[in-house]
Amino acid sequence: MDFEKVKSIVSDIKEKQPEIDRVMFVGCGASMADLYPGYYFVSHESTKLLSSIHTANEFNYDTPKGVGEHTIVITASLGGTTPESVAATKKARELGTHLITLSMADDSPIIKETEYKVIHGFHENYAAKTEKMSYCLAFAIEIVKQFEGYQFYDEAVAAFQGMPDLIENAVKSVGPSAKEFGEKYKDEKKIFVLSSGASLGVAYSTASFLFMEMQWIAAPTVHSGEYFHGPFELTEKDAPYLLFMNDGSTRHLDARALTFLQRFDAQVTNIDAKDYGLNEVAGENVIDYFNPLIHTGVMRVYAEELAKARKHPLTKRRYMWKLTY
Ligand SMILES: N[C@@H]1[C@@H](O)[C@H](O)[C@@H](COP(=O)(O)O)O[C@@H]1O
Repeated sequence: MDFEKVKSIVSDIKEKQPEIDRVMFVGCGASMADLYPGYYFVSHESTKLLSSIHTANEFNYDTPKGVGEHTIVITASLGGTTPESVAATKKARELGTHLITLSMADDSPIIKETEYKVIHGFHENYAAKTEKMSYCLAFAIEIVKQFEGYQFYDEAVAAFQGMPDLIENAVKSVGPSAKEFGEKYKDEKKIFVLSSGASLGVAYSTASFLFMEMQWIAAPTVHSGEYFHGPFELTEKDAPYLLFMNDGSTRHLDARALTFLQRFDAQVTNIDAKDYGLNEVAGENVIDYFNPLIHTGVMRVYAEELAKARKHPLTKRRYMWKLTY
């Protein structure tokens, strides 16, 4: 990730408009989920900036009031062609916002509509699959730092530096447990996916894209804190769950859900950020925001093993790429 580019884009915006009052995150599907940690950062660390996240067509058809010259909008699209996200980018530009777009595809329709383009990696390795998310988080941190100050900025920058190696080392070690996951869950018709804090987006994206879209397995997303307020009634022996356990402020929420699941002998797989040494690269003041990166990297290997065990490639679709909708 090119942190200098992040800094210079945010400085450029600040020079043009020192009075920013909101930051909006807009995308579809996995790209929207990748924006979640950035949104979560601003909403938790800023005392001045309003922060919101939207699926692109909500932004298009029910545009929040007050979006304009005092707004920074970050849009994202991996392939750069998702029509709703392209339209949202165009709309954000027309509304006079300061517009940053993250995409893997230079020269794509979404990149043509934007003001500040950021091209990220994806296919190179597992760490690269978290680059879009990293950029978004880096922009969120830089925006808060430049517009109001962020006490733990250096700690956050140091954490970014350590993440790619941490992810690559983690994926090297997860093979056996990912295989076991694939074998155990291969005949399941549904899997409940839990997390909290900045990793809620990872739970959502695992459930909606890796499981529902790519494996055709029904997968409700449950916030660990919300689990006790309804969803826990479905907990029973051998019911399949996947938990992304955070290291940081919301660990208590995840641990409480895990204890209850174990009490009733549910089948739980726990992808725990602590098992991969997240705290060795991310200090205690910033660790909350880096959980999604390690969870995403590790989950990819789990998804690949599930796909192998089910003989259902992650690229298999019924409608996408086949029908007009
Ligand atoms: N079915 C796909 C999703 O898998 C993808 O997450 C979404 C966003 O794609 P992109 O990030 O390229 O905009 O588009 C489609 O709806």
